[in-house]
Amino acid sequence: MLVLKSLLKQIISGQKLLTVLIDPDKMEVEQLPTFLHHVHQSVATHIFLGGSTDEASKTDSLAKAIKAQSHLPLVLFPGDVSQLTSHADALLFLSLISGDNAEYLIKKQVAAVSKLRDSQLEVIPTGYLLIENGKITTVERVTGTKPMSRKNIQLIVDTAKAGELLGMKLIYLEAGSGAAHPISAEIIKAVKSELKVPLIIGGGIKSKAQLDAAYSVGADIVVIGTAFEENLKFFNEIKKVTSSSITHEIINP
Ligand SMILES: CC(C)=CCC/C(C)=C/CC/C(C)=C/CC/C(C)=C/COP(=O)(O)OP(=O)(O)O
Ligand SMILES: O=P(O)(O)OC[C@@H](O)CO
Ligand SMILES: [Mg+2]
Repeated sequence: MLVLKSLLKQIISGQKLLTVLIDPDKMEVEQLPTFLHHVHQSVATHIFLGGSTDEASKTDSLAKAIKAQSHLPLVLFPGDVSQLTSHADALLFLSLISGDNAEYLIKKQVAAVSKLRDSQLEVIPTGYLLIENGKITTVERVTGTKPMSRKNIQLIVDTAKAGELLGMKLIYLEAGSGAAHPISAEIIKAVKSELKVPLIIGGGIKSKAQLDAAYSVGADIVVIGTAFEENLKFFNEIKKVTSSSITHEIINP
């Protein structure tokens, strides 16, 4: 089934989705077997692959290797046209609607068309909003746009809603990778209350408590990258509960 259709089904049935972000600048093909082993033991439902930059042009080889080693849907989350590859299931066709840089609003999308024309990738139009989080992040630096003020919640809501009205199928509120403050509960709640399309939240989420808090106020999909990159043990904190793991917990409390 197509990625968007199946995630809509999962969300409607009450499931909360968790995406592991693999940044090509932070991952080697050789590290994938161990990393994916942990991913598969966790509650992660999707893998996103992408970065603000891909310095060594590794996206293509990483995508091929991930597809060979994982059953999870692989979705491209590209910072640039150069990160397009056919070795994925779907593509977040991002437009950075929080900023006023035409390059990231429409020009990169136009440049992508010739690469997408004969491709089988499922293209998912996605409104991408960068929200200030207490420090300058790579997305801000690379795009040369100012993040939206976390205090102007009405403007964030209106911008997200404008994205939906333009036909975007997903809205992604981004605090930026390694953000000091993840997107606040107040912002998530306010945006969710006006949206019909699924809401993705990412940036700076480093604990199970922050993950659950984001879900409890309306996030449909949460994206986590840095917490997994820095500590594989974080996967244990969000492990799948299976009957064998319950038995293990009883024997080894
Ligand atoms: C449609 C196509 C082909 C491209 C879209 C181009 C746009 C609009 C991109 C939005 C802006 C952008 C640069 C997004 C990248 C988001 C991303 C994958 C971030 C991952 O984290 P990093 O920003 O690489 O964090 P680090 O600082 O940890 O490297
Ligand atoms: O690396 P972290 O802080 O988890 O952020 C994930 C993602 O939203 C960045 O684009
Ligand atoms: Mg990066």
